[in-house]
Amino acid sequence: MTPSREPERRARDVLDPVHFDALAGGAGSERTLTGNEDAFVRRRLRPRVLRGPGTPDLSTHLPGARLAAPVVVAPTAFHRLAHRAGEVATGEGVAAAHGLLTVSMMATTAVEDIAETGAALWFQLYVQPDRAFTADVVARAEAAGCRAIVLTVDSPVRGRHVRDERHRFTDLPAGLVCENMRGRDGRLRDLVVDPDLGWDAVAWLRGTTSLPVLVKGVLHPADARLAVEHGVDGVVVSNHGGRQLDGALATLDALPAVVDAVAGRVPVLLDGGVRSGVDALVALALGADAVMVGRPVLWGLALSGADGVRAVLDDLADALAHAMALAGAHRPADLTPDLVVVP
Ligand SMILES: Cc1cc2nc3c(=O)[nH]c(=O)nc-3n(C[C@H](O)[C@H](O)[C@H](O)COP(=O)(O)O)c2cc1C
Ligand SMILES: CCCCC(=O)C(=O)O
Repeated sequence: MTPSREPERRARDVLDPVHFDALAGGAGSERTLTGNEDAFVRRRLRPRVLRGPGTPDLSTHLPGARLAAPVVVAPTAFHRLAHRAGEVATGEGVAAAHGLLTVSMMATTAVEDIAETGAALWFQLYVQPDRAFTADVVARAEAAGCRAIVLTVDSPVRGRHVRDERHRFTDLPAGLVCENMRGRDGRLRDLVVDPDLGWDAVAWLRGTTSLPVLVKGVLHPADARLAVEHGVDGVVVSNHGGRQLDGALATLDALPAVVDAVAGRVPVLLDGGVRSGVDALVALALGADAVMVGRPVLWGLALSGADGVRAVLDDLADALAHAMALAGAHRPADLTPDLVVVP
């Protein structure tokens, strides 16, 4: 087992096996899940020398957020499956690390309560066929202080999570609910993933909020171009951590064409398989403005709550700074594609 898998192994030891699989698993044969990590393993760095890199400066500007490092917590559902304090502990850890947390629409804690932690927040949205309800959710997120909406676009239908099927895991344990799916009337809604959703959803969202809008789940450069034409403020290259289309290409392999298509007009983020500072460096060198991390944060949360989340984020930023110095880079902008090779 590679060192990067050690936190996952330790989380497996402390979690209910059904809940661990719900968090760790992917869709179908899980080839996309493993492919994301493998794509990083295939790359090697060709560092520059005698550049006087000095102390690295990782500061990064993203929609609604100035960050000390180009690392964002990806939206993941159900944090109370990982730790009883759930998203509140995650928020506390992110706040301590001066990071940025993307709250999942399927969080097991209300966005208002997560905001109380003081963490900088984005809010992830699945546009629902009930647009009035969706607009209410967005208004709640905005009122709670979220600084951008991250519209997930890779889920016209649900991925087949084989581990959940094997365990017949369909419902959250008693007492856990997706609090952001509660309407003004107090009634909880079930999530609908909408197979009819089209690009007009972006225009609709723009009309309901003044917050920046990023789209998450783009792999094809033509979609990246369309996203920019529809006025989005950022593109997240993602295959949902291998939980949607099994067989989709690794995000790192999809990144360069998306970066070309976006041509610097808006920030490009990447998630999927980022497990180390070197992984983050590789993604930045291939054109990402920042990376998002999903499961590593869940493992930190499962093992040590807020402290675990903080440690994951601090360690990743430190390791990225260290790798940048060794590669001869002072700022993320110094990281260029020529530094990365597939031998
Ligand atoms: C347990 C779990 C729940 C997730 N829930 C959501 C979600 O609610 N919304 C969303 O857009 N993406 C969701 N994702 C996808 C993540 O945002 C992200 O794309 C993925 O986890 C990144 O890959 P990584 O886990 O390899 O870092 C989820 C991923 C996991 C593992
Ligand atoms: C039911 C889908 C919501 C959570 C999600 O996106 C995931 O588990 O990947």
